[in-house]
Order: sequence, then structure tokens, then C-alpha cells
Amino acid sequence: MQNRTVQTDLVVPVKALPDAKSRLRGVVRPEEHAELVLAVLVDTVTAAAEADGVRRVLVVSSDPAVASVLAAEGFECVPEGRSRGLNEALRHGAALLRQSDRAGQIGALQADLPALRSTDLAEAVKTADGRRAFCADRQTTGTTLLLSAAGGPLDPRFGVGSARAHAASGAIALTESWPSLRCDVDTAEDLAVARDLGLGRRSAELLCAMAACPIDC
Ligand SMILES: Nc1nc2c(ncn2[C@@H]2O[C@H](COP(=O)(O)OP(=O)(O)OP(=O)(O)O)[C@@H](O)[C@H]2O)c(=O)[nH]1
Ligand SMILES: C=C(OP(=O)(O)O)C(=O)O
Repeated sequence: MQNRTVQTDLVVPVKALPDAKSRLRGVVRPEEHAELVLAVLVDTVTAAAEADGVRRVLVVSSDPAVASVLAAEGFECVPEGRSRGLNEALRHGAALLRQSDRAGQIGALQADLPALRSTDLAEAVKTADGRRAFCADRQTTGTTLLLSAAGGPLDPRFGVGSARAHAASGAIALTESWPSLRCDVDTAEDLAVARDLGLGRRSAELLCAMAACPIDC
């Protein structure tokens, strides 16, 4: 039976905008690229914050433009710590969250899930039930969500082949469908899949307003 006292706090890492989502460069006009990264991020954290079982969503980014957009939307953002890199940023965010709650569950959520439904995320958190677990992306190689055990370390192993790395580190693979939680957008093809699932408001508005919409809105 699920331990309903366990709360989940999520860390969402975001690179500096000039470096972010480099595989989407060329998919939209250069001046629209940062806007797209931000719209996708805001849709992701909006859905995450609405998920049952999720108490807090903390973005880790050293880009002031990311912090400013998030602040305007009412979301928390902290700069990276001294060391750079994705897993370092996640460890930094996790350490900050642990200072507030030693017993809860900490999660790492990708920032590029524009079709995310809070119900899919809530079900994943509920299914993990306070155990260390992960959700692979739709290609099954990457990871879109990693959850610590309640009170335990996050131990993030994001990067190429992270689904296998998280499984090898003992995290339970969450295998239910949850298409919106598995659809991270690295390419134009991913954006089209997210469109078919139903994009969040900001991503949909931005993409549909583009003169050359890459996904034929
Ligand atoms: N804060 C922080 N976030 C990072 C860092 N590296 C990657 N990320 C974020 O972690 C997530 C996955 O990173 P990547 O797959 O390397 O990059 P991406 O921006 O999704 O896409 P590509 O540039 O196309 O590889 C994205 O949300 C990134 O913005 C980092 O050094 N610091
Ligand atoms: C870094 C990762 O994500 P992606 O390369 O898909 O953005 C990952 O899945 O570990």
C-alpha cells in the first residue's frame, strides 16, 4: 500500500539558453529558439507543479533569463553550484531540497516535456511508492524522471544511455505507458509526437504563431 505521507520534490535542470536544446536549432528560426526552450520549460513545470504527490518544483539554472521567466510565472529557480554539468546541477538541487526535508522523495524531471499531463506524473510518483525508480523516454534509452527512495540520495546518472545506467544502479524501471511523461523533445519528430499528444498552452501558442511552424499546427 502506498505510503501517503511521502512527498515528492522535483529538481528540473536547465542549461544556459544559448546552449540548450541544440538539436532543435534549425528547426525554428534562431531568434525563436530561446522562446521555444522557455515555453517548453514553463509547460513542463506547470504540469509538474499540478501533479498530486508533488510538493515542490525547483529549477536549477545559471541563466538569468530562465530565472526571470520562471519568477514571473511563480516558479523557484536557483543557480548551479560551483561544479558544472547536468548531474552536478541535479545533485546541487537535490542537496538544497534535502535541507528542507530529510525524509521525502526527491526527483529529477527533464525540462523538455511540453505535453506533460499532471495525471501521468502523479501516477508515476504513486507507482514508485517511495522507492528509487525511473521512467525511460519513449525511445527507451534516455530518462525523463528519476525518483530517489524516500529519504535516500538521488544518485543521478543522466547522459547517453541513462535508462540503462539508472537500471544498473538499482532504480526500478516504471513501465506503465504514460506517453506524456516519456515524450521529451530533442528533435522536430519529437515535437510532432508531442503535438499529437497535446502540447501545453505556451508551447502550442508559440509554435502555432510561427510563420514557419515546424510541426504544421
Ligand atoms: N543546470 C544545468 N542543466 C543542464 C546542464 N546540462 C544539461 N542540462 C539540462 O539537462 C537536460 C538534458 O540535457 P541535454 O540532453 O544535455 O541537453 P538538451 O538541452 O536537452 O538538448 P541538446 O542540447 O540537444 O543535447 C536539459 O534540460 C538541459 O537543459 C548543466 O550543465 N546545467
Ligand atoms: C540527458 C538525457 O536526456 P536527453 O539527451 O534526451 O535530453 C537523458 O535521458 O539522460
